[in-house]
Amino acid sequence: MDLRKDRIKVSVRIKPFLNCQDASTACLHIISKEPPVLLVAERAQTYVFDNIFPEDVNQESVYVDAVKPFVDYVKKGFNYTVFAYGQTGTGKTYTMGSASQKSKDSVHTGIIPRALKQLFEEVDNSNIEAKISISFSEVYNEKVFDLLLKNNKSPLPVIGFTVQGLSKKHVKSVFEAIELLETGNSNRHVGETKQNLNSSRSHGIFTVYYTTKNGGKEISGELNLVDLAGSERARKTGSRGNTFQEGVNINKGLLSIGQVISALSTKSTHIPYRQSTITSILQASLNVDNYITLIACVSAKMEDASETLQTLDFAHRAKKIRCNPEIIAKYKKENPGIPLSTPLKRPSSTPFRTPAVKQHKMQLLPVINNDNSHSLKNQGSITFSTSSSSDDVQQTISPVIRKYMHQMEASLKGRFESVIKNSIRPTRSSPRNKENMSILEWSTLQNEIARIVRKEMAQFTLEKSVMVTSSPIRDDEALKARRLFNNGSPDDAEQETLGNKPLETVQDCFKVPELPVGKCKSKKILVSPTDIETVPRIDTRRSLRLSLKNTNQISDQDTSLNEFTRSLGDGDSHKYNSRRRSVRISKAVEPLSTLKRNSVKGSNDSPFTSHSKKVLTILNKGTSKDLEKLHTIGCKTADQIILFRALKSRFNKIDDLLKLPGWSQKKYDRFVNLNLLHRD
Ligand SMILES: Nc1ncnc2c1ncn2[C@@H]1O[C@H](COP(=O)(O)OP(=O)(O)OP(=O)(O)O)[C@@H](O)[C@H]1O
Repeated sequence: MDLRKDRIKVSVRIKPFLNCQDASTACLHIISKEPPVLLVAERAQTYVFDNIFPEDVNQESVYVDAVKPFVDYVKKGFNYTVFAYGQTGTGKTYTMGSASQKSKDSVHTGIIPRALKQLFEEVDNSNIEAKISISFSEVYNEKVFDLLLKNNKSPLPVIGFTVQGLSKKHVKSVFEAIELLETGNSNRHVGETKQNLNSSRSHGIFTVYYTTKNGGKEISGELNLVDLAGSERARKTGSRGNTFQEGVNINKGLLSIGQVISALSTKSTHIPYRQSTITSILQASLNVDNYITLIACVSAKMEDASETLQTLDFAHRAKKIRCNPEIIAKYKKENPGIPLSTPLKRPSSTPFRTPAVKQHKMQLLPVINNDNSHSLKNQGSITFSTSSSSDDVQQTISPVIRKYMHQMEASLKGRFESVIKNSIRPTRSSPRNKENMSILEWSTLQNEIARIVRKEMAQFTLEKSVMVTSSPIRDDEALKARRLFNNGSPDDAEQETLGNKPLETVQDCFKVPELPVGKCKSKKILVSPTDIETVPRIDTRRSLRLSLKNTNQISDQDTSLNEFTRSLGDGDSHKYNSRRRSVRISKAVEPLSTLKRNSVKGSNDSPFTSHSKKVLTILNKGTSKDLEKLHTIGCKTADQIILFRALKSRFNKIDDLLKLPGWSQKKYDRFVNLNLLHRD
């Protein structure tokens, strides 16, 4: 069994727009179908899920792709849980099919009735003897109610993780089962809010108990279909009094589900099931020995962007959970009565996963087999450490990372070899001095190796943060997404820089090497591959750097970006760009006198105009590093600028900065003043 595939399945369903006006300002875009990648324009963030269902998807496709294959596990004696999560009014109840089934139009039939139909159909067709029972409960205001008992107003006690006295009704046909679903729905707490006229005010749990016999042995599985109440903001729902209190309890329950998901995804030893009623009673369902499908329902409306991001973050966390029901069942069978240790001990033939990346990083450090540099030279090769766990690690990491590691290993090997060759020079010294000489060379070598490894690691961290889980996105999909922002036509950036080059990753499709996917964690990881040669020497003394700075003047002819960045200190001497930020900035924004001296010969531009043009060039073509040299531009703003010009338009004048989301007049004024620009 392939362990790597055994994750909780996470699908996202986007609610259709009610009017076309909203559609033009959608904050969600599916930029690739295989693998399914969703772009949240608001935060320039991409997510990869098992399925992403667009607005126009029908109920049948959702069921077939997200749920149908797993219902069979219930018949094999496993537990399977489907739960719908999301903001209020995004279609959870509609998707689950826990709303009234009175509509005769089968197009709208949701997951619950379809799953019941599948179970009964297969039982009928194969003449298997199976007993199917149903329970339906709700968690309302932190209390559990039995929905199959009419007019039942008294809550059921929860002891440990079980609801006491919950009724289980035996059903013989799909019609009887759907009737119970109807009865339960009619008893469920619903209310009207500004966001949903028929808002579920409780979490609904519909459970199908399936028992059959196989060779005289009883097999029982459970199918849990959970329609969670929607997360809501009192300001948006306009809830008051009772409804407000319901909202508080709903959010509390959802928060604790989020904490359980986080704990499961990080393989924490403590899973906080007892924090709320819903997590207590879902303890048996939200567990790694169950098959789980999460359907995150989201709205693509711009005004709902923050709730949508919250739902997607939740779904993304859930995606990290690994559940291995078959392995756990095997373990329980082989070790009856022995409780499962946490984290789950896997059979020795199956490798551990968690520390894979770290271990591998360590392995990338070369082991130089020979102490004698002369023999190294003769040997001309380096052996890389391959610890006994290497194979395990190789098997458990994602293929994309593995491929990257191979490339990295090959490139490192080549680099080390050339560094070693260059550091070894024929020695004319006596045998006594020879030893000193090799020590001296070794320290240089160490510096070089440290420099290369550090850079490769930074690059690796960047690659890892950029959706390493996704395989290359198809060219046409990426272009489609890109053009979406340009009213259907290719933009300058696309034509200028991508040319005919195939688009390979999410980054490529926006031509931004440092496209921030996820939060920009620190500046040091934003290293573009081409910067590898520009790493500062570790042993360069400050005095040397400063003296080099003084020889570093702006050329009169500098107009292109490269020349300009060189004038700022980057391109001139690749080896010595580690001078302090203050020095760099003082070069970036030159004093007026220098500008006058250096203004382009024969040009009528005033020093201010030429300075503004240079800043404009940086805004339009500068890398993240270049942009950060300007006052008031930090790494996040730099990324925002890069993204803006890639997705929307270039900057024709400095004023265009005001078009950036979040740029107030005050912020713009500060930028203009501190960078000594004059207003356009
Ligand atoms: N994909 C869809 N196609 C057609 N109608 C939809 C779709 N999704 C939702 N709706 C409609 O939107 C309305 C709100 O949906 P629903 O009640 O399922 O939301 P919800 O997420 O369950 O909300 P709450 O959390 O408040 O209960 C319903 O009228 C439903 O029919």
